[in-house]
Amino acid sequence: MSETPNTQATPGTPAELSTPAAVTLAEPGTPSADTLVESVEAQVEELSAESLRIASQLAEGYRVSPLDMVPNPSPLLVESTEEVAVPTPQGLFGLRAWRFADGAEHISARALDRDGTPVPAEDGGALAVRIHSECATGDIFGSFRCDCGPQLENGLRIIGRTGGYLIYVRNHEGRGIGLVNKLRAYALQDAGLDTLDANLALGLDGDMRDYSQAALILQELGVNELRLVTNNPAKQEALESLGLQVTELIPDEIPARVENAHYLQTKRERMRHVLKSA
Ligand SMILES: Nc1nc2c(ncn2[C@@H]2O[C@H](COP(=O)(O)OP(=O)(O)OP(=O)(O)O)[C@@H](O)[C@H]2O)c(=O)[nH]1
Ligand SMILES: [Zn+2]
Repeated sequence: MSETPNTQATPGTPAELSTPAAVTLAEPGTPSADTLVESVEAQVEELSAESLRIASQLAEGYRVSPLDMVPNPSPLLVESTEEVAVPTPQGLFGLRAWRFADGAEHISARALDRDGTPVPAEDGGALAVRIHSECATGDIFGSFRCDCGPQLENGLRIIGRTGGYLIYVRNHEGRGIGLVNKLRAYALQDAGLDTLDANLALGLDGDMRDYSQAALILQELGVNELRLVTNNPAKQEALESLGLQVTELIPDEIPARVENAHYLQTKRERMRHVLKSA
Protein backbone atom coordinates (compact mmCIF):
# COMPACT_ATOMS: atom_id res chain seq x y z
CA MET A 1 0.00 0.00 0.00
CA SER A 2 1.41 3.42 -0.93
CA GLU A 3 1.66 6.15 1.65
CA THR A 4 -0.10 9.44 1.02
CA PRO A 5 2.57 12.20 0.90
CA ASN A 6 2.23 14.97 3.45
CA THR A 7 1.36 18.01 1.37
CA GLN A 8 0.90 20.40 4.32
CA ALA A 9 3.62 23.03 4.88
CA THR A 10 5.54 22.79 8.14
CA PRO A 11 4.52 25.75 10.32
CA GLY A 12 7.21 28.45 10.50
CA THR A 13 9.28 27.27 7.51
CA PRO A 14 8.75 30.27 5.15
CA ALA A 15 9.91 32.74 7.81
CA GLU A 16 13.06 30.69 8.57
CA LEU A 17 13.97 30.61 4.87
CA SER A 18 13.57 34.30 4.12
CA THR A 19 14.85 35.98 7.28
CA PRO A 20 18.68 35.40 7.14
CA ALA A 21 19.03 36.65 3.53
CA ALA A 22 16.92 39.73 4.18
CA VAL A 23 18.92 40.51 7.32
CA THR A 24 22.30 40.06 5.52
CA LEU A 25 21.35 42.40 2.68
CA ALA A 26 20.17 45.04 5.09
CA GLU A 27 23.42 45.08 7.13
CA PRO A 28 25.78 48.01 6.47
CA GLY A 29 29.07 47.15 4.65
CA THR A 30 27.65 44.17 2.72
CA PRO A 31 27.14 44.40 -1.10
CA SER A 32 23.92 46.04 -2.24
CA ALA A 33 21.38 44.14 -4.33
CA ASP A 34 22.55 46.10 -7.41
CA THR A 35 26.20 45.09 -6.86
CA LEU A 36 25.18 41.45 -6.44
CA VAL A 37 23.20 41.53 -9.71
CA GLU A 38 26.17 43.12 -11.51
CA SER A 39 28.56 40.47 -10.22
CA VAL A 40 26.21 37.63 -11.21
CA GLU A 41 25.83 39.21 -14.67
CA ALA A 42 29.61 39.39 -15.06
CA GLN A 43 29.95 35.72 -14.13
CA VAL A 44 27.22 34.75 -16.63
CA GLU A 45 29.04 36.74 -19.36
CA GLU A 46 32.29 34.95 -18.55
CA LEU A 47 30.52 31.57 -18.70
CA SER A 48 28.88 32.37 -22.07
CA ALA A 49 32.22 33.47 -23.52
CA GLU A 50 33.76 30.21 -22.30
CA SER A 51 30.94 28.06 -23.76
CA LEU A 52 31.19 29.96 -27.06
CA ARG A 53 34.94 29.25 -27.13
CA ILE A 54 34.36 25.51 -26.45
CA ALA A 55 31.56 25.34 -29.06
CA SER A 56 33.69 26.97 -31.77
CA GLN A 57 36.59 24.62 -30.94
CA LEU A 58 34.23 21.63 -31.37
CA ALA A 59 32.87 23.07 -34.63
CA GLU A 60 36.40 23.32 -36.06
CA GLY A 61 36.99 19.59 -35.73
CA TYR A 62 33.47 18.72 -36.85
CA ARG A 63 33.09 17.18 -40.32
CA VAL A 64 29.65 17.48 -41.93
CA SER A 65 28.31 14.02 -42.68
CA PRO A 66 25.40 13.04 -44.92
CA LEU A 67 23.49 11.95 -41.82
CA ASP A 68 23.64 15.45 -40.37
CA MET A 69 22.39 16.98 -43.59
CA VAL A 70 19.27 14.83 -43.98
CA PRO A 71 16.54 17.47 -44.27
CA ASN A 72 13.70 15.25 -43.11
CA PRO A 73 14.43 12.75 -40.35
CA SER A 74 11.58 10.39 -41.34
CA PRO A 75 13.34 8.51 -44.18
CA LEU A 76 15.94 7.08 -41.78
CA LEU A 77 17.54 3.73 -42.38
CA VAL A 78 15.72 0.85 -40.69
CA GLU A 79 17.67 -2.21 -41.83
CA SER A 80 19.99 -3.62 -44.45
CA THR A 81 21.04 -7.12 -45.47
CA GLU A 82 24.38 -8.87 -45.77
CA GLU A 83 26.00 -8.75 -49.20
CA VAL A 84 25.10 -11.61 -51.55
CA ALA A 85 26.98 -12.31 -54.80
CA VAL A 86 24.84 -12.10 -57.94
CA PRO A 87 26.26 -12.99 -61.38
CA THR A 88 24.96 -10.70 -64.15
CA PRO A 89 25.72 -10.19 -67.87
CA GLN A 90 27.89 -7.24 -66.71
CA GLY A 91 29.88 -9.31 -64.20
CA LEU A 92 29.66 -10.35 -60.56
CA PHE A 93 28.08 -7.89 -58.10
CA GLY A 94 27.61 -8.00 -54.34
CA LEU A 95 24.03 -6.91 -53.68
CA ARG A 96 22.60 -5.53 -50.46
CA ALA A 97 19.04 -4.34 -49.85
CA TRP A 98 18.34 -1.27 -47.72
CA ARG A 99 15.01 -0.43 -46.09
CA PHE A 100 14.03 3.03 -44.81
CA ALA A 101 11.39 4.20 -42.31
CA ASP A 102 9.20 5.61 -45.10
CA GLY A 103 9.01 2.13 -46.70
CA ALA A 104 11.50 2.85 -49.50
CA GLU A 105 13.78 -0.07 -50.40
CA HIS A 106 16.96 0.39 -52.43
CA ILE A 107 19.78 -1.81 -53.70
CA SER A 108 23.54 -1.34 -53.58
CA ALA A 109 25.63 -3.37 -56.01
CA ARG A 110 29.38 -3.62 -55.40
CA ALA A 111 31.67 -4.72 -58.23
CA LEU A 112 33.32 -8.05 -57.40
CA ASP A 113 36.13 -9.98 -59.09
CA ARG A 114 35.41 -13.51 -60.30
CA ASP A 115 36.66 -14.88 -57.00
CA GLY A 116 34.23 -12.66 -55.08
CA THR A 117 36.69 -10.04 -53.81
CA PRO A 118 35.77 -6.35 -54.31
CA VAL A 119 37.29 -4.78 -57.43
CA PRO A 120 39.86 -2.27 -56.12
CA ALA A 121 39.52 1.42 -57.05
CA GLU A 122 41.30 2.12 -60.33
CA ASP A 123 44.68 3.92 -59.97
CA GLY A 124 44.26 3.84 -56.18
CA GLY A 125 41.80 6.77 -56.51
CA ALA A 126 38.22 7.07 -55.26
CA LEU A 127 35.66 4.34 -55.99
CA ALA A 128 33.24 4.88 -58.87
CA VAL A 129 29.59 5.30 -57.92
CA ARG A 130 26.48 5.46 -60.05
CA ILE A 131 23.24 6.59 -58.43
CA HIS A 132 20.76 5.04 -60.84
CA SER A 133 17.21 6.38 -60.60
CA GLU A 134 14.56 3.71 -61.10
CA CYS A 135 12.91 3.66 -64.51
CA ALA A 136 10.54 0.68 -64.75
CA THR A 137 9.78 1.34 -68.41
CA GLY A 138 13.45 1.58 -69.42
CA ASP A 139 15.18 -0.74 -66.91
CA ILE A 140 12.60 -3.57 -67.01
CA PHE A 141 10.90 -3.27 -70.41
CA GLY A 142 13.84 -1.80 -72.31
CA SER A 143 11.76 1.17 -73.51
CA PHE A 144 13.42 3.24 -76.24
CA ARG A 145 11.67 6.41 -75.04
CA CYS A 146 14.61 7.04 -72.72
CA ASP A 147 18.24 5.88 -72.29
CA CYS A 148 17.91 4.39 -68.77
CA GLY A 149 18.17 0.66 -69.62
CA PRO A 150 21.45 0.92 -71.57
CA GLN A 151 22.74 3.47 -69.02
CA LEU A 152 22.19 0.92 -66.25
CA GLU A 153 24.08 -1.78 -68.17
CA ASN A 154 26.87 0.60 -69.16
CA GLY A 155 27.07 1.97 -65.61
CA LEU A 156 27.50 -1.56 -64.22
CA ARG A 157 30.23 -2.25 -66.80
CA ILE A 158 32.10 0.96 -65.85
CA ILE A 159 31.89 0.10 -62.14
CA GLY A 160 32.98 -3.50 -62.86
CA ARG A 161 36.17 -2.09 -64.40
CA THR A 162 36.79 0.87 -62.09
CA GLY A 163 35.68 -0.64 -58.77
CA GLY A 164 32.81 0.78 -56.73
CA TYR A 165 29.05 0.73 -56.31
CA LEU A 166 25.84 1.22 -58.21
CA ILE A 167 23.04 2.43 -55.93
CA TYR A 168 19.67 1.62 -57.46
CA VAL A 169 17.23 4.17 -56.03
CA ARG A 170 13.73 2.77 -56.26
CA ASN A 171 11.76 5.83 -55.17
CA HIS A 172 13.30 8.00 -57.90
CA GLU A 173 10.92 6.69 -60.58
CA GLY A 174 9.98 9.41 -63.09
CA ARG A 175 12.58 11.83 -61.64
CA GLY A 176 10.81 11.46 -58.31
CA ILE A 177 7.19 11.93 -59.45
CA GLY A 178 6.34 8.19 -59.38
CA LEU A 179 5.21 5.76 -62.05
CA VAL A 180 1.58 6.89 -62.37
CA ASN A 181 2.60 10.52 -62.92
CA LYS A 182 5.38 9.48 -65.30
CA LEU A 183 2.95 7.63 -67.57
CA ARG A 184 0.63 10.66 -67.45
CA ALA A 185 3.65 12.76 -68.42
CA TYR A 186 4.31 10.38 -71.34
CA ALA A 187 0.72 10.91 -72.55
CA LEU A 188 1.32 14.68 -72.44
CA GLN A 189 4.58 14.21 -74.37
CA ASP A 190 2.64 12.24 -77.00
CA ALA A 191 0.39 15.32 -77.24
CA GLY A 192 3.41 17.54 -78.00
CA LEU A 193 5.01 18.63 -74.70
CA ASP A 194 8.65 17.87 -73.95
CA THR A 195 9.78 15.87 -70.90
CA LEU A 196 10.20 18.96 -68.71
CA ASP A 197 7.00 20.79 -69.67
CA ALA A 198 4.99 17.59 -69.22
CA ASN A 199 6.01 17.47 -65.54
CA LEU A 200 5.22 21.17 -65.13
CA ALA A 201 1.82 20.75 -66.82
CA LEU A 202 0.98 18.13 -64.17
CA GLY A 203 1.69 20.75 -61.49
CA LEU A 204 4.94 19.00 -60.51
CA ASP A 205 8.57 20.11 -60.58
CA GLY A 206 10.83 19.03 -63.44
CA ASP A 207 12.98 16.96 -61.09
CA MET A 208 11.75 15.99 -57.61
CA ARG A 209 14.44 13.48 -56.65
CA ASP A 210 15.80 13.46 -53.09
CA TYR A 211 19.29 12.00 -52.69
CA SER A 212 19.44 11.79 -48.88
CA GLN A 213 18.72 8.04 -48.71
CA ALA A 214 21.35 7.29 -51.37
CA ALA A 215 23.82 9.47 -49.43
CA LEU A 216 23.03 7.58 -46.21
CA ILE A 217 23.67 4.25 -47.95
CA LEU A 218 27.03 5.51 -49.21
CA GLN A 219 27.91 6.70 -45.74
CA GLU A 220 27.03 3.26 -44.31
CA LEU A 221 29.27 1.69 -46.98
CA GLY A 222 32.12 3.96 -45.89
CA VAL A 223 32.16 5.91 -49.17
CA ASN A 224 32.68 9.63 -48.61
CA GLU A 225 34.72 10.38 -51.72
CA LEU A 226 33.68 9.12 -55.15
CA ARG A 227 33.94 9.32 -58.92
CA LEU A 228 30.36 9.88 -60.01
CA VAL A 229 29.12 8.03 -63.09
CA THR A 230 26.58 10.44 -64.62
CA ASN A 231 25.89 12.99 -67.34
CA ASN A 232 23.86 15.12 -64.94
CA PRO A 233 25.74 17.84 -62.98
CA ALA A 234 22.67 18.29 -60.73
CA LYS A 235 23.44 14.87 -59.22
CA GLN A 236 26.94 16.02 -58.28
CA GLU A 237 25.52 19.18 -56.70
CA ALA A 238 22.92 17.19 -54.74
CA LEU A 239 25.49 14.72 -53.36
CA GLU A 240 27.94 17.49 -52.48
CA SER A 241 25.22 19.39 -50.62
CA LEU A 242 24.77 16.19 -48.57
CA GLY A 243 28.45 16.16 -47.54
CA LEU A 244 29.91 13.75 -50.13
CA GLN A 245 33.01 14.65 -52.13
CA VAL A 246 32.84 14.09 -55.89
CA THR A 247 36.40 13.96 -57.25
CA GLU A 248 35.52 13.28 -60.90
CA LEU A 249 32.57 12.86 -63.26
CA ILE A 250 32.59 9.74 -65.45
CA PRO A 251 30.14 10.08 -68.38
CA ASP A 252 27.49 7.39 -68.95
CA GLU A 253 26.39 8.48 -72.42
CA ILE A 254 24.43 6.20 -74.72
CA PRO A 255 24.17 7.15 -78.42
CA ALA A 256 20.77 8.67 -79.23
CA ARG A 257 18.29 6.71 -81.30
CA VAL A 258 15.35 7.98 -83.29
CA GLU A 259 12.82 7.21 -80.52
CA ASN A 260 14.67 9.16 -77.79
CA ALA A 261 16.49 11.86 -79.80
CA HIS A 262 14.05 14.63 -78.80
CA TYR A 263 14.04 13.49 -75.16
CA LEU A 264 17.87 13.56 -74.99
CA GLN A 265 17.98 16.91 -76.77
CA THR A 266 15.63 18.36 -74.13
CA LYS A 267 17.82 16.94 -71.35
CA ARG A 268 20.86 18.62 -72.89
CA GLU A 269 19.24 21.96 -73.74
CA ARG A 270 16.87 22.44 -70.80
CA MET A 271 18.15 20.19 -68.01
CA ARG A 272 21.93 20.82 -68.18
CA HIS A 273 22.87 17.20 -69.04
CA VAL A 274 26.31 16.90 -70.59
CA LEU A 275 25.54 14.94 -73.78
CA LYS A 276 27.70 15.05 -76.89
CA SER A 277 25.54 13.09 -79.30
CA ALA A 278 22.08 14.53 -78.48
N1 LIG B 1 8.99 12.53 -65.36
C1 LIG B 1 9.68 11.86 -66.27
N2 LIG B 1 10.65 11.04 -65.87
C2 LIG B 1 11.35 10.39 -66.81
C3 LIG B 1 11.09 10.50 -68.17
N3 LIG B 1 11.96 9.71 -68.83
C4 LIG B 1 12.72 9.11 -67.89
N4 LIG B 1 12.36 9.52 -66.67
C5 LIG B 1 12.93 9.21 -65.37
O1 LIG B 1 14.16 9.90 -65.30
C6 LIG B 1 15.00 9.28 -64.34
C7 LIG B 1 16.39 9.22 -64.92
O2 LIG B 1 16.79 10.52 -65.14
P1 LIG B 1 17.62 10.94 -66.41
O3 LIG B 1 17.28 12.37 -66.71
O4 LIG B 1 17.45 9.92 -67.50
O5 LIG B 1 19.11 10.83 -66.00
P2 LIG B 1 19.78 11.27 -64.65
O6 LIG B 1 19.57 10.13 -63.70
O7 LIG B 1 19.33 12.60 -64.21
O8 LIG B 1 21.29 11.41 -65.11
P3 LIG B 1 22.30 10.27 -65.50
O9 LIG B 1 23.04 9.94 -64.24
O10 LIG B 1 23.16 10.84 -66.54
O11 LIG B 1 21.51 9.09 -65.97
C8 LIG B 1 14.37 7.93 -64.06
O12 LIG B 1 13.78 7.99 -62.77
C9 LIG B 1 13.28 7.78 -65.12
O13 LIG B 1 12.17 7.07 -64.63
C10 LIG B 1 10.06 11.39 -68.58
O14 LIG B 1 9.79 11.61 -69.75
N5 LIG B 1 9.38 12.04 -67.59
ZN1 LIG C 1 14.09 5.86 -68.38
